[in-house]
Amino acid sequence: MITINNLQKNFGTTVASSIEYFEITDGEILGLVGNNGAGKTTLFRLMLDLLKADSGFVTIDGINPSENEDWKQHVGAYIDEGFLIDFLTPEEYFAFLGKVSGMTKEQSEKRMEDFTDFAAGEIFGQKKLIRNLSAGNKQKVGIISALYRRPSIVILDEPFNFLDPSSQTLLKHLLTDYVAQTKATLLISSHNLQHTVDISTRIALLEHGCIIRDLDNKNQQAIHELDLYFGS
Ligand SMILES: Nc1ncnc2c1ncn2[C@@H]1O[C@H](COP(=O)(O)OP(=O)(O)OP(=O)(O)O)[C@@H](O)[C@H]1O
Repeated sequence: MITINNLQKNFGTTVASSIEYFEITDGEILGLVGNNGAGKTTLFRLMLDLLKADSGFVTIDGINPSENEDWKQHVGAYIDEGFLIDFLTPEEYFAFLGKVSGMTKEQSEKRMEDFTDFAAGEIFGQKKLIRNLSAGNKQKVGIISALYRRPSIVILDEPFNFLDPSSQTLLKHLLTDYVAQTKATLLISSHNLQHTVDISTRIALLEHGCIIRDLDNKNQQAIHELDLYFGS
């Protein structure tokens, strides 16, 4: 379970995060939506201990990520290109991830096969460094890297960005299949309301760093409230 407790992060006079209490239970697919600058990325960065809160804290399975490194064993995340080792090829990068998480070479190669469809023949076997991949293919490498070690918590910031329409559809299947198989908790942010509604069980709407709506989306019913809010 993830909890957010009196979390506050300001940049000068900008309130980037201000959340009194929020709980994300195991197995939920939480979609985070909100206009530009609403605080989605900031919240993920605070959760992953990439930013220091002004006050308050997050817990991941009871651990405050800023106090202990153990949570890194079961959390996979992709926020931006800074998560990649871009002077490696995708195969080298995934082999590295497999190695540091204790997989054998064979297990790691087998894991890569799980992502063949999503990679669409453009990531594996290309002999290209990650830095030379297109924006969409880099994004795919980042998403695969977040899922690679089969973590029980996955955090993806705007995963649909840069992906072509068929890859966006494949990604929705990849993520929902992953959660169905592993019972993982998945947190995604997105500006694509339809994709978010299609896969999320719950949707949090952010405005000026605050969660202003907490929407049950088990039957995709959140779309009506989101359409009203975003005026679409
Ligand atoms: N390092 C920083 N320095 C100053 N201001 C920042 C910094 N990081 C974020 N902010 C500000 O905090 C607010 C929240 O930004 P954040 O990137 O979390 O929003 P977002 O919801 O992810 O936006 P978008 O949808 O545009 O990606 C914005 O006003 C942003 O300008």
